[in-house]
Amino acid sequence: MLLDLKNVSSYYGETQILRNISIGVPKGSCVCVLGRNGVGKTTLVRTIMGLTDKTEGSISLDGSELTTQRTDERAKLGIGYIPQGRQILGKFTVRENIVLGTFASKQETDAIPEICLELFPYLRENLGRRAGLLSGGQQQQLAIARALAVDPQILLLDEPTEGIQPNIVAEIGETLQMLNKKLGITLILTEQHIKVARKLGDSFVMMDNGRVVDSGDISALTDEVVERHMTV
Ligand SMILES: Nc1ncnc2c1ncn2[C@@H]1O[C@H](COP(=O)(O)OP(=O)(O)OP(=O)(O)O)[C@@H](O)[C@H]1O
Repeated sequence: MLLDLKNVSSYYGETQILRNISIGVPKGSCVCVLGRNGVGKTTLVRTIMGLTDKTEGSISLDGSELTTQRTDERAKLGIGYIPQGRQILGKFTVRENIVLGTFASKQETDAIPEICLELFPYLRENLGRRAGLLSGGQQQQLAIARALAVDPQILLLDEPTEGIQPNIVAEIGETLQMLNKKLGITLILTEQHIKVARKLGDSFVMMDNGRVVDSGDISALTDEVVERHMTV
């Protein structure tokens, strides 16, 4: 497994959110994390990045333990993170937002890696534009480009299609599929759109109340499973 979570529990202050989560992520795969609002999906990706207050259990990347590493060290080991809401700095330019990503990289330069722009012609042509002027879909491209600046072996994407116009959702899906299948970047994404999960995912993890309640090959993500765990 490239990323291996074993019996992971996670806390905000004294409040336990994740309970004994075990997930194995094979190299090159795409794992979709699903579940209703508030079940702990965001907390799961934040836990992998070391952004919660306390973690128990083990999280290893390529065999090395991550839980003792700081967030910036985890980024340097090749974990890219695209937070919920994208967290683009609207008053900064497209270029400045991507350069921010290079600060988290193990490389010593703040030059923008070619790949960040190769994938997104719009960004290449609008490097001097204020990021706040971009559409939701363009901002998501920017968030992906910024995360690619750490030269990630694995990307964590928290609801990448949230708040994106329906006609752009498929486009984001195609970009992610390309990163996964053509560039071999392992993906973990939390997703509300079942259609996107089924198209991109090799496997799924269904969460409820801080636990994994179902998981398996994406072909096992039947309508019945979705209905049981995701309808409100
Ligand atoms: N900073 C925090 N401090 C305390 N509790 C938090 C904090 N962030 C989230 N929680 C709680 O943790 C639980 C899980 O939240 P989380 O955001 O991980 O769920 P989610 O499945 O990602 O939901 P959503 O789809 O709404 O983002 C919720 O009960 C939430 O209230």
